[in-house]
Amino acid sequence: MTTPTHDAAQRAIALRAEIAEHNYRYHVLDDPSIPDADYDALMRQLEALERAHPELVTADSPTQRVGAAASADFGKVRHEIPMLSLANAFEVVDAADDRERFPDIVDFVRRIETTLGVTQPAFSVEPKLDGLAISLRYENGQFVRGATRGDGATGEDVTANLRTIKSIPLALRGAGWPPVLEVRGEVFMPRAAFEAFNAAARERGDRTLANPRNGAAGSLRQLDPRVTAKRPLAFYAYSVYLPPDAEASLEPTHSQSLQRLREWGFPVCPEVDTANGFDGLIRYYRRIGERRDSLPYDIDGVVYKLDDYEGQRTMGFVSRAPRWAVAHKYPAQEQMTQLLDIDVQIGRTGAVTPVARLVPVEVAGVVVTNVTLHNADQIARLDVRVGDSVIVRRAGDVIPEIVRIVPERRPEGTQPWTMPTHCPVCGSALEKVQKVKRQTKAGIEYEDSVAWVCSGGLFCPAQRKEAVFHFGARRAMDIEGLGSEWIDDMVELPFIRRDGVARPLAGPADLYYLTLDDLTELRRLSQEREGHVPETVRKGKVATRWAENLLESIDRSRATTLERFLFALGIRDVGESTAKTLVRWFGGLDALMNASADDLRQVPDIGPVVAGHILAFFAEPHNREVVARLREGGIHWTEAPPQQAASGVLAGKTVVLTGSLESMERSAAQEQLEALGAKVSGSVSKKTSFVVAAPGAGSKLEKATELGIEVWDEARLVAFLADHGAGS
Ligand SMILES: NC(=O)c1ccc[n+]([C@@H]2O[C@H](COP(=O)([O-])OP(=O)(O)OC[C@H]3O[C@@H](n4cnc5c(N)ncnc54)[C@H](O)[C@@H]3O)[C@@H](O)[C@H]2O)c1
Ligand SMILES: [Zn+2]
Repeated sequence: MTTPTHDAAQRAIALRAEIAEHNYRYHVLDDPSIPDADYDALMRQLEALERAHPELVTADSPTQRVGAAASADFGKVRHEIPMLSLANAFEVVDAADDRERFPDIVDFVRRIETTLGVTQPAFSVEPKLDGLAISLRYENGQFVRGATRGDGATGEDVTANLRTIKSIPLALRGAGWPPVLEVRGEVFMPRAAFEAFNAAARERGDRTLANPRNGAAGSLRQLDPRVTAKRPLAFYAYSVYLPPDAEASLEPTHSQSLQRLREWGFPVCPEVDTANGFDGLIRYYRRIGERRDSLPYDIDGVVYKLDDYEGQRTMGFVSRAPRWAVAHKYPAQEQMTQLLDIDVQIGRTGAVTPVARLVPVEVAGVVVTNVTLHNADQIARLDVRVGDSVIVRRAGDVIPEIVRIVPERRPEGTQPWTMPTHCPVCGSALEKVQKVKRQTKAGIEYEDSVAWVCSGGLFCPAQRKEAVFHFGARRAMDIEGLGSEWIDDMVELPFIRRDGVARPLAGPADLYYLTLDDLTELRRLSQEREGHVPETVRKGKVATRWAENLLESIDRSRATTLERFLFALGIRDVGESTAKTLVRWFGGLDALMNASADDLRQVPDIGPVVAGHILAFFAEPHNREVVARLREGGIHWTEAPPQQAASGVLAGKTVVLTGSLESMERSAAQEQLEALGAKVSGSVSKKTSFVVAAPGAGSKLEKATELGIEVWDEARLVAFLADHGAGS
């Protein structure tokens, strides 16, 4: 049988072990697995337990200690004056007024008032920067040593790393400083620097920093100062001591001391202020809280410090924190929640974005239910899976994101996520976007980029607006009067009535089947949507004129060219000039639609990536249907016979290769030049257009120079071939 005390003892042991593990991960490894809010909740449970059972308090309880022991990787520094923590104040939700809402602050102020026999005491009020505390020692005005907090008594010697932070003065300015000075403050990573660092890391495919605090701690606690020097760290000072006598002070008040620090060249947070009594503190809390998102650094609260040093000495300390100061926390910027599913969203140009669906969670005052996962690579990097516990961060005006998963909480049987094969909106195949990786002897090498797209551009409802807009554009089908405002209404309002059903425009093909009645209805619906009562009078003539004009310009667009039509289809990477090349080569649309990969490879100027897009486009039955409907709707053009010979950028040119090419076989070079329309000849004459001279070139090069013929080196040839899509 167990007694309540026995249970409590067991619970305390379990909590201590759990908290110790989190302390180690947070303070030593700079790699916490749970958000601060959850850690704080564990600490509060332990505190409550120890309050109820004081006999359970042990000397090594996390409630009695600061941080974690210094890492053995660094030299140790004993703090002459201990570096303490701060008591935390939390908010009571559903409170009737501020005194009920912030009972910890009420107690804090009241204890000072009764102990000191004062009313409305003055406080120094400061943002609580989310970085890590350091202590800087100055002797005779020179920076001599800097240390982390460690367990409060002993920290880690990080002097060399601190020297790389530009805002830490190496020598003091002005005069009047005492021979020994110990300045404390926070090393932090400004938010913009953090975002830029992560963007670059993502680009390189490197691991990103989870948040600016971990970034600052991890960067400062590097064994190699050169690594620290590359990290964008900053520093603000927030207190000063005159060792060895912690009682001695520069000035009578803390705020005056901060002023002295400024004069000596220390950066002090510009938001630091003074305030009086409970109401003054809460005003400051709200003022900074409103600006929290727009501050250039992360803060997790504000700190109130009794300004008068004499009063501070009277108040004294509890085990791990002063009684004259308190940290008033804001809602946490990181929370843990569960990932329910990963959906993909299709953007208006077909770009695929995976989005995490979450169990709703409040992060820094906002309920978050969906967050973008950017791309498939990001998902792989985080190794985030459906069912995982994830940590969501929302700081500043940066959109919320998943910064890490909690591996310990992963349920059994989860699977790595894979990109769906088909668009969830239209069912067309999703394809991976390719980009040029590098050029080698064998030609251009492509690699998968992180991006995916829906191949149903013409048909996909998600891409409808963009598709219709592009289709009607001046350089495409040139449908005058088809502005984007009308397109918005067309794809959103059910104005097309057929067989008793009304529906919006499904895509460009529908344009060619519109009637006067449809457009009149569109106009009525869009006026209704904007809240105007449709006026019969105004509706009459003007509306009819508008509708007639639009129908006329649609009709005019029916007689077009195949080039325009191809461009209008919006096949990825098929711009006007590619459309021209394709038409010249294939002559007619059917030949192009039925072209194989091999056929497309023959076309000069069409690289394998574009060829792939063309194949994918016409392989999609939806797209073929749309093309057929467009033709049935009256779009027509005249076709010319294919001109496959002597086309290409080098058509009519005679090229001579000499010397031995280093980056490719001569036969490959010849093949590629011929594919671009060139005639490759063995001897130089006046008719030669240019000579490619590789290393070892001899008489042919001399002859070319003699005749004044253009000479290319190998690099130029390689670049040219690459530019013109020859190669693989
Ligand atoms: N997620 C985890 O696993 C985990 C584990 C351990 C600790 N933590 C977090 O660490 C914190 C607890 O650590 P703590 O003991 O350092 O307490 P604390 O961070 O809440 O408060 C003390 C610290 O505040 C900082 N500070 C910022 N601005 C200041 C200012 N103007 N004046 C004075 N100090 C200022 C200093 O670095 C100081 O050391 C909590 O936020 C806790 O959630 C999280
Ligand atoms: Zn789609």
